[in-house]
Amino acid sequence: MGTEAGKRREVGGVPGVAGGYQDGVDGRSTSDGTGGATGAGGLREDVTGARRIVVKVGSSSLTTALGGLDADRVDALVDVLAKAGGIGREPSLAREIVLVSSGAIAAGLAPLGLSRRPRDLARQQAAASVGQGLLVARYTASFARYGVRVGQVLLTSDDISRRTHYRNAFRTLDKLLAMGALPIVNENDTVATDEIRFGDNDRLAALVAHLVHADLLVLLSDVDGLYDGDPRRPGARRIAEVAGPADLEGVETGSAGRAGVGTGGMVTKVEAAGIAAAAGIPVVLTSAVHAADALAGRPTGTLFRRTGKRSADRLLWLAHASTPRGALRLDAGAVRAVVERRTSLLPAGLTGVEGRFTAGDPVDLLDERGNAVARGLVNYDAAELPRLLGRSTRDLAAELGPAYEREVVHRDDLVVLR
Ligand SMILES: Nc1ncnc2c1ncn2[C@@H]1O[C@H](COP(=O)(O)OP(=O)(O)O)[C@@H](O)[C@H]1O
Ligand SMILES: N[C@@H](CCC(=O)OP(=O)(O)O)C(=O)O
Repeated sequence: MGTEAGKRREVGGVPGVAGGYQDGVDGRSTSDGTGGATGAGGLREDVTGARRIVVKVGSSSLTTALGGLDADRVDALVDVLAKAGGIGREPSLAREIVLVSSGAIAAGLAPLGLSRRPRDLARQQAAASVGQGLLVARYTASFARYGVRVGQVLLTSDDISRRTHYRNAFRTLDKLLAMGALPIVNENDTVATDEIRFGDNDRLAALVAHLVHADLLVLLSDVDGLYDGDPRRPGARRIAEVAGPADLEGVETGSAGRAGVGTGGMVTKVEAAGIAAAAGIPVVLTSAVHAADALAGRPTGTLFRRTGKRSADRLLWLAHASTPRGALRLDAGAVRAVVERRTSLLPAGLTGVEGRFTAGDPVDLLDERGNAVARGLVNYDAAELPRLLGRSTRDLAAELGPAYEREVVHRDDLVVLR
């Protein structure tokens, strides 16, 4: 890619960046050296079989070094997505694509006279407000070349952990796809405050992939895969396949490449890939310039194989996207009941309450040592709980009325943290 980092990588002679994909791939790749279970023509079956795909693209792949939208790069990405989505193909061969696009803040910098990403939230929000409009306008025009409509979907992580919002987000995305439109998702940066901020679109993309029941997640960045260390370091080697967490031992993941544009660097991508893989969704991590190859199933970048099965939907968001508003302290019996037997949390097992929250907020459940063992949506306001501590629901109902028979956290709203 035409970035400074990319040029340095090529000049530095890191194998596998500019040329053939087999070179420089280290021993973690599969024995066939192609980085995944392959079918006809050496293509990855995890990719060729995928019908619904979430593609996430980072700011560094959409913007110029000076901080503004790079229209040519947006068009190039749209060309690839239109082709991969099967525009003009048999409907049975078409694939549904949800695009999670970063770039709002970066796209808003130059128009607001800013030369780099501001540190303060207020100016980031102002930049996002200007940039998101420009970004979606560009996507709208670019996809229109293929007769494809786009729909903007701005998500706030904390909201989506709640049941009704979660269902609503799923319904909207599903309906957009059913109507032939391509959803373009970003965090609602303009309204997100520090407390409820997601701040990292890699994780957002993993959770969106889970939300829409995607078969595949593709993370596009300015680097062509996961390396065993800083890819700008001579001798760094690309990892073709990650079969599970053990394959990540010893891998050094650093922060963002191009100063002032990307946010999480490789750390958030590896975390996101881990979340998706554990939720049963394989992930391909590669650069935007290799997007066409990646979506065609060619063995480019790094494939993270699925490591788990799909879990109950909304709880993944609760575990990975919500910000707890307080904490509940549990006695040992309640910890066992919640963690081992997966029961609801009742007032009898509560020993303390921390923070200010209202019914419906996410809270952490702490063991006797203060470690968070689970997270759940609480059914009471913080102010109501102190007088309920350690008491049986039967006593409470007799004294205060039948409303007090309810659980503090219902097991359907509770996720055990590993
Ligand atoms: N082990 C690693 N493998 C690959 N890239 C890495 C690694 N460690 C750090 N990086 C850096 O992560 C950067 C990508 O992250 P980031 O800039 O946040 O991208 P994006 O804007 O696409 O989300 C790369 O440019 C690279 O310099
Ligand atoms: N929501 C922010 C992007 C946050 C983010 O994760 O950025 P990146 O590391 O470039 O994927 C924006 O649109 O600017």
